[in-house]
Amino acid sequence: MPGGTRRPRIGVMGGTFDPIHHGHLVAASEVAQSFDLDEVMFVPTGQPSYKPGVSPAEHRYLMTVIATASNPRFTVSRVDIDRDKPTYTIDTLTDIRRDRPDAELFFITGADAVAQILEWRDVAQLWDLAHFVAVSRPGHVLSVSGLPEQHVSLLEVPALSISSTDCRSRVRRGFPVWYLVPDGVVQYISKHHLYRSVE
Ligand SMILES: Nc1ncnc2c1ncn2[C@@H]1O[C@H](COP(=O)(O)OP(=O)(O)OP(=O)(O)O)[C@@H](O)[C@H]1O
Ligand SMILES: O=C(O)c1ccc[n+]([C@@H]2O[C@H](COP(=O)([O-])O)[C@@H](O)[C@H]2O)c1
Repeated sequence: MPGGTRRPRIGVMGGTFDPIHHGHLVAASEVAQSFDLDEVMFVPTGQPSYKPGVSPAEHRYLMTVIATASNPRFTVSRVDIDRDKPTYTIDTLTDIRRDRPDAELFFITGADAVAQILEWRDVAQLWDLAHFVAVSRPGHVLSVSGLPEQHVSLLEVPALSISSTDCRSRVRRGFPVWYLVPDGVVQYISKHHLYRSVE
């Protein structure tokens, strides 16, 4: 590269984060280490058309801010929650590229999400916007068959058998979520009475 300048390397971790949990944070941290990322940008989805009934975006955004605040490399983006239409990754990556044209982007996705990727909107255009990193997740087979090899990498990360669905269910049933989600998120859920009623 001219002058030896290194382009910033930014991980993009999209998710519903309802709520964010330690599985998300460990995945982001591991990808940051393995891919020498300067930043991991967490991007809470707007109202995803394929997941009805998710919590209001502002709650999910604030929990994501609380969960990532202590890591100097973690940031949170509002691009998806501020866009007034359903969230698609093609729009997420297009907006981030517009804001950070100098950066190399790495989209981080779990084994369950990557298995669906060929059904994502405008999938053929996604590969030019970011390199995709698919991370392992307990209960899901990590496979990228059918995906373009040069645009997708696989990474084994420490197995944390945590899901947002299970966290919501535990809160609803009166079970603790301490140590499954960051302490501040436990307190935020309690303060705002999230997940108390049947979805
Ligand atoms: N425990 C985990 N280990 C690795 N990746 C994970 C884990 N949990 C979620 N991910 C990945 O993080 C991204 C965002 O996930 P999401 O916010 O939907 O969480 P979730 O736990 O899958 O939620 P839900 O149970 O509500 O479907 C997805 O790419 C998902 O595959
Ligand atoms: O673009 C799409 O068609 C698409 C379909 C499903 C999921 N995604 C993205 O995948 C990420 C994880 O989604 P989810 O539902 O597992 O939280 C999030 O950033 C979503 O916007 C994207």
